[in-house]
Amino acid sequence: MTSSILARAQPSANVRAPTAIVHLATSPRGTAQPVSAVRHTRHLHFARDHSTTSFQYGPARLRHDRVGTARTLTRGMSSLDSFLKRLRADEAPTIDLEAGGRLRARAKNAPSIDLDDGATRATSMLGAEQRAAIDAVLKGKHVLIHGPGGTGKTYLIEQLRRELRRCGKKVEVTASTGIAAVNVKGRTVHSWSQVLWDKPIAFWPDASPDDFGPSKNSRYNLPDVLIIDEISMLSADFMDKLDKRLRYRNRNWAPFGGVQLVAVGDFFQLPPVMKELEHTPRGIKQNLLPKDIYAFESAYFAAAKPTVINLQENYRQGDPAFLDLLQHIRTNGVPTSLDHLILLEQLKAPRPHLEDEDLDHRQHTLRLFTRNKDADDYNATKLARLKGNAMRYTAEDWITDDKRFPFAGQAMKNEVARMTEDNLFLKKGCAVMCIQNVPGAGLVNGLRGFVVDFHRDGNPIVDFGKGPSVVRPYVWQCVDTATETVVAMRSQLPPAARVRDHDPQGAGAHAQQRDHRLPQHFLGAPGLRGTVACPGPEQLAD
Ligand SMILES: Nc1ncnc2c1ncn2[C@@H]1O[C@H](COP(=O)(O)OP(=O)(O)OP(=O)(O)O)[C@@H](O)[C@H]1O
Repeated sequence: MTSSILARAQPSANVRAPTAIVHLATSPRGTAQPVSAVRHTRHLHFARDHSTTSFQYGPARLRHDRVGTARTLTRGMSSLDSFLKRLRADEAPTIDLEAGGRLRARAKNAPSIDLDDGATRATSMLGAEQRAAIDAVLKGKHVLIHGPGGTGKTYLIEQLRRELRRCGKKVEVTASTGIAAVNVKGRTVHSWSQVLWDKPIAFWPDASPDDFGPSKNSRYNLPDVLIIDEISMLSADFMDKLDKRLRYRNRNWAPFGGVQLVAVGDFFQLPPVMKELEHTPRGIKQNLLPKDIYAFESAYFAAAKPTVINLQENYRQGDPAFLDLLQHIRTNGVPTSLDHLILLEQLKAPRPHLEDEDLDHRQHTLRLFTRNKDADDYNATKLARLKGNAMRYTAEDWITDDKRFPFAGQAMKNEVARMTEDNLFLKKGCAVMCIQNVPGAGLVNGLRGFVVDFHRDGNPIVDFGKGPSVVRPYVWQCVDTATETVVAMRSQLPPAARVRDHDPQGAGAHAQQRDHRLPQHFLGAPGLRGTVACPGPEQLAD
């Protein structure tokens, strides 16, 4: 993938592409060099050991490249400091090593590295519905928090985590997909519970203890409260398995083993990913869909009798007419009011295609692909057509070597590395999308802009519609929520040339979408890929 981008972006550059997550030479403090100016060599050799889901690194050799930059692998406690020092000086975090090696990394001016980032607003700022949700959870009830996009569900999770901890409760924050898990600073519910998609669990109570026995996963300590975000993407079958697993682990036959469940999401958004049809050996199509699909159809979910809190106040969208129209469409309604019809007429205005290169690219539609490769190829072609050198921004990773967290490498791979680029290539004029809220920097998930220039420190200057500003690397973290330990970190720029995974849900596909093709054997919309590296016409090469 990377080599094809390089070949297209810089056909004449003598560059060897990196493989996987390898630390390549970048200029000091995580900035970048023009691709053509750097002769890359692999500094480190490592192999991924899939059986143990950890990374095994070979000898880290310190090498110097033509621009005199030295890089070594940052792995383990001793090298964490050097990882963090490489971040910008004004964002240099302070590290507290507590007894037992517990680690808290906090930045002076980089809220992104603070475990409590974005949640410093007082809970008094909560809306009435949000407050009601928190009250219900604090009363110890199973709760389903349901509401359309923008009603503050993710925000509420952060507040809930803080309130529950303040009350001395052990909280586990999970989500149904990797990207959603990163958004709520948790982990996937599959990886936490070890209830995997296709692993059948024998029916309790006939199951053997081995089916539910102590997990090899050291993180599997039962919490008082289990929060699951994006609940709509979990199937009824999964919820039943989770319920059985928790009952057995806790030796408690109450729903979910007595663990308080807080399910958060919107059943009008993405449904569970399921195989719909299968061809039998005789070529006959058989319907594989079970009778019960959604989490709320699970027998055990129903048995838990969750209190349903419906959030309606929208914090993301202020236009009442537009909100009303969205609400109609969301519930399959037919828009009939004059306001709706006027709005719909406006939406019918022809949208320029990306190929219409005489148009300003800011007017272009966002293009979504179902496969990463298609997005990569499209990006590479478009990037190659822009004049000038590409700048390469290589992610810097740190993974703990603390033996208590053998899953750290896997968590990094599944959660953070999937949504960020190992190597992000940018040129002047290329369009980008911000894939992360960056508190304090005015950047929000889904914001689209274009690169207007590069700062002298190498970082891109991006216009997100409010004038040019320098975009600095952001630090994503994988956090062991049970012990509040940062187990892995990645530093990379928050704008991405490619939006990965399913996530128009939350990653703000605000623009109109086209070429939105779905594989037929899936329900719903899994695996959408977007590409945003399209050229501005003024930047096109001859
Ligand atoms: N009580 C509040 N006061 C001020 N801003 C809020 C409040 N609640 C949420 N917000 C802001 O509203 C925006 C949308 O919130 P959030 O992303 O949590 O919504 P969501 O329901 O999770 O959306 P989606 O379903 O699309 O993921 C965010 O910018 C968030 O900071």
